[in-house]
Formats: sequence, C-alpha cells, structure tokens
Amino acid sequence: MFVVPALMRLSWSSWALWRGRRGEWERVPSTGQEEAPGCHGWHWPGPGTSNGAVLAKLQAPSPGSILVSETTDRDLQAAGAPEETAEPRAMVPSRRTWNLGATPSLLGLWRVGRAGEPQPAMARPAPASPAARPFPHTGPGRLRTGRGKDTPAGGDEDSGVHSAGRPALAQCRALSVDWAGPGSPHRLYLTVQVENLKEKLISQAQEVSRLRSELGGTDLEKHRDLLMVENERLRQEMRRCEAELQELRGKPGAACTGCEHSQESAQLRDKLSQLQLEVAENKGMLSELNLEVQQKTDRLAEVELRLKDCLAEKAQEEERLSRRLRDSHETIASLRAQSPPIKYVIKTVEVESSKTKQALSESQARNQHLQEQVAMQRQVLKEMEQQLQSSHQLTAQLRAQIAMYEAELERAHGQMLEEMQSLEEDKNRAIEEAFARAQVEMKAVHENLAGVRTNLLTLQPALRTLTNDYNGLKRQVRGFPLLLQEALKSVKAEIGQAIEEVSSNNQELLRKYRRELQLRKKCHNELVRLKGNIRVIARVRPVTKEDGEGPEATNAVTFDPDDDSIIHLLHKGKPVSFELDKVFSPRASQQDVFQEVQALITSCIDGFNVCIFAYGQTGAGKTYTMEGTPENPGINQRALQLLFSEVQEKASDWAYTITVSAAEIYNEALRDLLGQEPQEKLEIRLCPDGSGQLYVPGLTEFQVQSVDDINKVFEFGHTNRTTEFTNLNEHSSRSHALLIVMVRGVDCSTGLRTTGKLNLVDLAGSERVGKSGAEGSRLREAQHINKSLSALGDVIAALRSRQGHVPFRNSKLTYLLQDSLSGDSKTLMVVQVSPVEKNTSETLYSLKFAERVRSVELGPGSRRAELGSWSSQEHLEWEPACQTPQPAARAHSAPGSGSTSRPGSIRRKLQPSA
Ligand SMILES: Nc1ncnc2c1ncn2[C@@H]1O[C@H](COP(=O)(O)OP(=O)(O)OP(=O)(O)O)[C@@H](O)[C@H]1O
Repeated sequence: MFVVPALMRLSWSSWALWRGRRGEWERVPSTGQEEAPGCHGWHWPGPGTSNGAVLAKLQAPSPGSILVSETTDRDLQAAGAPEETAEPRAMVPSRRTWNLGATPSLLGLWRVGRAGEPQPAMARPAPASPAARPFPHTGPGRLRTGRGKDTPAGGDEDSGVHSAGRPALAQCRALSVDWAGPGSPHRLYLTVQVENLKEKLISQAQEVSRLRSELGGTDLEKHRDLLMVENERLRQEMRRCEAELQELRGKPGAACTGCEHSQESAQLRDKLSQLQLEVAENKGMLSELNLEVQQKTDRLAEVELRLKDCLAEKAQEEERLSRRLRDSHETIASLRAQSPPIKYVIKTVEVESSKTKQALSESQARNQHLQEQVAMQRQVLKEMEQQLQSSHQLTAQLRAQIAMYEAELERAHGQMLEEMQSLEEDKNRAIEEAFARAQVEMKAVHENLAGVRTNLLTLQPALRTLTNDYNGLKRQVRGFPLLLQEALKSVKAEIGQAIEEVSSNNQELLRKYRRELQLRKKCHNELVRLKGNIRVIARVRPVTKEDGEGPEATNAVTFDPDDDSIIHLLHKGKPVSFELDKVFSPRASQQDVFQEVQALITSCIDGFNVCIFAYGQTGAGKTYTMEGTPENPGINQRALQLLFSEVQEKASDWAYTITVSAAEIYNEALRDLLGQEPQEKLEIRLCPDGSGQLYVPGLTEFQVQSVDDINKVFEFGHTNRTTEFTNLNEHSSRSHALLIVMVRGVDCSTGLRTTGKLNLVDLAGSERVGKSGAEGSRLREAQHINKSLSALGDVIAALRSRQGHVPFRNSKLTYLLQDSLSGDSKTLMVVQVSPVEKNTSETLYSLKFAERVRSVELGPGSRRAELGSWSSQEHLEWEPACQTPQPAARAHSAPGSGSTSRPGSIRRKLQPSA
C-alpha cells in the first residue's frame, strides 16, 4: 500500500527537481477545442520563438522550443512518426477524459508559446471543479505524471504502446536536428520513456497492491473466517447429532419399531441430508474459492511476468538509449572530426554573419547546458534505478507476503479439508448408524408385516366364515320379526302357562305355608301345652341390706345342684323340699328368667292369650322380676321388646297392631292407670255382640309402635299411681297391677286375623296379714288380697281339672283375667321367694301354693278330687305333710302316676283333705 504514494512522490519530486533546477518550464495554457480537458501544455520558452514558429519547430525542430505534455509514449511515438500518419491523431492523450472525437491537429497540440506570451488559442480552461478533474490531486500548474487506474481511451494502451513500437531513433532524428542538445526530442523522448516506465511501475505497484488486497488480506481472510465459522457451526451441528444419536442409543428399546423412533430416524435422515447439502455447498464454495485463488494466482503470475517483461524492456531500452547516446557522441565526434567543411562553413558563417556566430555560440552554450541536463538526467536515472531496485525489493517482499498468505491459505485450506474430512467421517458414521438402526427397525417392521400377513392369511378363511355367518344372520334378521312374533306368541303362551303353574304352585305353597304355620303354631302350642299351660317357676331373690343381720337374716333356702326344679327350705330346723317347673337361684339374671317366658310371647303373637303373674310375699322381688330397673329391665320390658322384634320380622307378611292398657285392682276396685281419672272405678262387662268376650268400659288403650312408647306409657301409669297414693310402696304392696297388651295381626296375603292378649300381673303381697291380727283397713286389704288370690287358685284349679264351670267371677282379678286363663290360654306363675330365715313361714306358704297349683294340673284322676272349692285361706293354711326333701316328679309326668311317684308330693298330701 505504501508503494504507490512513494512512487508518486518520487515521480513528482523528480519533475519538481527537474523544473526547479531549470526554472524554465511553464505551463502552456489550454487552447481551444482541439485540446481536451486535462491536457496541460508546457513549453520551453526559448528566445526568439513565436506561435507561428511552433509547427515549423516541430517539423524542423530547433533548439529552445519543446512541448511537454501529459502524454503517453504512444502520443510521442505518434507525434514523432509523421511518416506513419498524416495527422498526429495519436497525440491525443489516451485518457478517457479526452474527447477522442475531436482529433487535434499538430498545430493545435504542439503550439508553442513564447515565454511570457501565452497564446489564447492554446489556453486551456481549468477544470470546473475538483471532481471534474480526472485527478483531483493534481492542481493547475502541477505536472501530472501518474495515470492511475484510468482506462485508456483506446482500450489498447499497453498493447498498443508495445506492439506498435516506440518511436525509432530515426524518427527522432527526423524530428530533431540537434539530438544531443538539451532540448532535443531525443532527450525528451528518453525523459518521457523514463516517465512512462515510472508510471508503469506505479501502475504495477497499484496492480500488485490491488491483487494483494484482493488475494490476501481482506476477502480471503473474511472468507476464511466465514468458512471457519461455518465449520464451527457444522461441528456443533455434528456434535448435536452425535448427542442425539447417543441419546437414542441410550434409550431402552431404541431399536424398536415404534412410530416415535421411526420419526426420529426420519428426522435424523433429514438432518443428515441437510448436512450433506451444506457440506456439498461448502465444497462448492471451497472449489469456487480455490478457483478464484487460482485465477488470482495466475493473474499475479501474469503481472509478474509482465513486470519482468517491462523490466527487461527497460533494460533493453536503457541499453539502446546508451547505445544511441554513444552513437550520438560518436556522430558528434565524427562531425567534429569533419573539420574542413565545418571550418568552411564557420568561416562562411563568420563571413556571412556575425549573428550566426552568435547563434552558434548560443547553441553551443545550449548544447552544454543540455549535456549538463543529460548528466543530471543520468543521475536521476540512477536514482530511479535505485528506486526501481527498492521497488524490486518491495516486490520481493510482497511476493514473500503473498507466498506467506498462500501458505496460510493453503494451511487454512488443509485445515478446512481436514475438518471437512472429519465432518465427512462423522456424517458417514452417523449415516451408517442411522442406516443400521433403520435396517433393524425395518427388519422388525418387516417381521411385523410378515406376521400381519400371516394373520391376514389365517384370518381370511375366518373372515369368509364370518361373512357367511353374517349373510346367514342377515337372512335370519330379515325373517326375525316373523320369528319374533311367533316366538313372542309361544313365549307368551309359555309364560302364561308358567304363570299359571307358578300361581298354582304359589297357591299350593301358600296352602302348605299356612298348613306349616298352623302346624308350627300347633307344635308350639303343643310344646307349651306339654310344658304346661300353667307353668309355675320359683325365683329366690338374693339377701339384701333390708333383710338386716343376725340369725334372722341367715339363708334358709338351698337348691339341688342336679335338678333346677327342686328347692329346699329350712323351716324351723326342718328341711322342706318343693318341686316346681323351674327354680331360679339368686344368681339368676333377668335374662335367664325371661328365657322361660319368651315362648309365651311367641304364642301371644300367634293369637293365644297369655297371662304371666308374679306371686309372693311383700318384698320377695315380684316387682323386680316383672318391671326390673331401668338398667336391668324385667319381664314386662323384655316381653314387649321381643314382641316388637317378632312383629318386625313378620312385617313382610303380617301387619300387627299393639295396644297397651294399665289397670290396678285395690280392695276389689278396678282403676285405669292410663286414664284421665285414675280414681274412677271401672266395671268389667260382657261384650254386647254376644261373642262372650269381656271388656272394661272406660279402660284407656294406647297404641304403641316402639319400646319408647311403652316406656312413656309405664311412666304415665306410674305418675298416676304416685299422684293417687302418697305411700306408693305401701300401696303397691297391697294392690294388683296389671299391664294388658293386645296384639292384633292381619295376614297380608290371606287377610287372616289373629288377636293375642298378654296380661302381665304384679300381684299384691301374699303374707298372711289376717292371721297376724291386723285390723281396720289393713285387715280389709288383707281380706281382699286373700280373696283374690284364693279366687285365682280356684280358677287355676278349675282350669286344670277341666271343669265345666270355672269361678272367674269370684274376684275382679280372675274376672279380668278370664279370657287369659281359659281355653288355649297360657299361664305362667312366678313365685318369688325370700331366702332369709325370718321369712321362712311366708316362703313356705308361697311354695305350698305354687306346688299345689302345679300339682293340680298333673294327674287327671286326682284332678277331680282336687277340684273342690278352696276356702279363701286354705292355700295359706295348708301345711305340707312331707317334711323330708324328696325329688319331685316333673309336671309332665304320666297322668295318674304322680300320686305314687313321689311320696312327698303335694297331691298326695292333699288327698286326705279332699
Ligand atoms: N332377684 C333380685 N336380685 C336383686 N335384688 C332383688 C331381687 N329381687 C328383689 N330384689 C330386691 O328386693 C327388694 C324388694 O323387691 P320388690 O319390691 O320387687 O318386692 P315385692 O315383692 O315387689 O314387694 P311389694 O309386694 O311390696 O311390691 C327390692 O329392693 C329389690 O331390688
């Protein structure tokens, strides 16, 4: 880059030096239209020259007049070759800015003005603006020597110059007589040649710089950088592909033939194809770049060759010039040697004119001056040679740099090739892997396809069969409505028949069910009957704090561990045994007692009347057994609970209604415990419908649906009793309390109605108050109690002896319980026993009464004998004959055997009294 300015400086300085030394060069003003813009005329203002003599000087040049123009050697060549062209057309400077259409004439171009007298015709207007100037750096008055990169107007400047040949020496001779003079055309020609060479050097340097800039630094490096960036991108892309491949390899079942992997494989194939395309593009770009580099290299070599040629030509030209110079010197010497004619001439001239002598002396001086100039020019030439040498060195350096750049380019190219090779290998490897994987997947797909084909082949017969079946079914479907109608008809007939059968079966089953129900009832009834329609059980309460302490509070009751129907009583030191249906010790729970009762509850639901009453002296535990406590309820509560649960179990077939009434008999007066007026005495009457049923007008009846309702009823009755009597405990001991439960059922399927009545009776205390000498109200109470209890005994005795007349009306109690003590009714008497010594007399009488009741039922033969009427105190005053405890026979012993089976039985003891 620094070559061109250096050369330009060198060129300009040489001209400036030349002019500065001479101080005689002046610019020729541009003149007229013959001179194109940019043509600067310079003339040598020799003495005695005129405008009109310019052409004559050119045609017959004389010393002191010269034109230096910014022309090429071709211009000068054309100018110095009048024999070749009639008009000096080639004098037109070969700049493109010249108007080549207007061919200047020698007269216009080679006009020489006198010093200090510029010719208007030769004046050339200055460029309008710096931009209009072909070389802006060259101002007016400055000699412009560089041609720059301006294209020659003819387009064949270089070739034209060299091919057409430079002006021959003969031509120069023809143009100038004084070849050796300082202003001779020959010297001018040489000077111009030197300038042309300089220009060529500058041009070559510029060309070299341009090539260097084109080849080395900028574009190639940029391209190389671009390629490196592209390579880096391709590397990253390849690494990413490798990572993806690695990831695909790492995935389990990556070789499977799933759609996802196929898609990934396709994507990879696409990427690979893209990479291949990019590699191909890069290859193409690289080849283009290589081609360009090769072209640039060729051009560089061509320029170098041209430079060499120029140098060679320059050397030849210098040699030729030196040869010419020598020839000129020799010619001058030979001319000088030809002294006679010269002397003759001189003498002639001296003779002819002193003026000529003067001109000769001036010419000699001028010749001397030209010689000095030639010497100076030689010096300049030497300097220029040195400069040329330095430019050679620069050229060598540039070549070295170019070589270095080429090496670097080669290295980059090699690297790029290596990277391309590496990328190619990676690409091939990836392609191979992808291809292998694709092959595996394709193989699996083929296998699947083969399997599918096999299945298809095997399915085809099945498909045919199915098609046949389908067609058959289609035909069947077409006829299906008819078939359906027929089938429906037959099915309807079958269903009707089945319904009839089922209906008849149901009727039969219903009949059987009813029969079975009746049978069950009968069996149950028979079971109860076998157990005894009147069953007697005893329950001994435990010793309580109320019994006190001491000998009177000792236990006088014992039990047979092997027979739960025997109870032993130690009375006045003598043991007395009694046999009942069951004896419960003090350890027996309420549930144990209730288990003996629950069969009667079932009978009540079946439509039987049931009567359960507790008998015993005051404080023996009657109320506890019947009512119990809230925490441990007695027979009443449990019976009703069982009643509700049984009713709910049968709710699907039976609709039951349960009603409850509560009454009290005190001193033979019947009172409603649930009524609004509990003090009102009620009467027992026969139903007016003639059914023989009894009813109590005014007795309140509550319908209950749950145990809670029952509890409310009990609470209400208890409240009535409390309100009526201040000493409830005392009163309750002297009255009979009755809970009357009516169970009415309807068979939902048959409409059969059943009615069962459950009487739960807590009798008054049975102690012998009358024998103890009680008086007044106590006596009256005792009499009523004894009367009612005796009446109960009479009724029971009459029932078990199956007498035609049962004295129910002897007391309010038996009268009210009439329907529950007759017929198929079931009766259970619970004899409550106090275990302590002080109550043994009352216990003895209670047990006697119970045993009598039970024994009366047994033995039909003795029944009649026992059916005599009991006096009101008889059951209390009877003394057992058997003092020794004996095992008693069961209630269901064979009739007639009872009197003989057990010597100590009540019946036998009763016989004498009968
Ligand atoms: N089996 C038993 N277990 C525990 N305590 C009992 C038992 N039987 C009765 N008792 C208790 O004995 C006492 C008297 O009982 P209860 O009032 O039931 O006798 P009662 O025969 O009904 O008397 P009354 O004729 O005066 O009504 C009560 O405190 C009762 O709790």
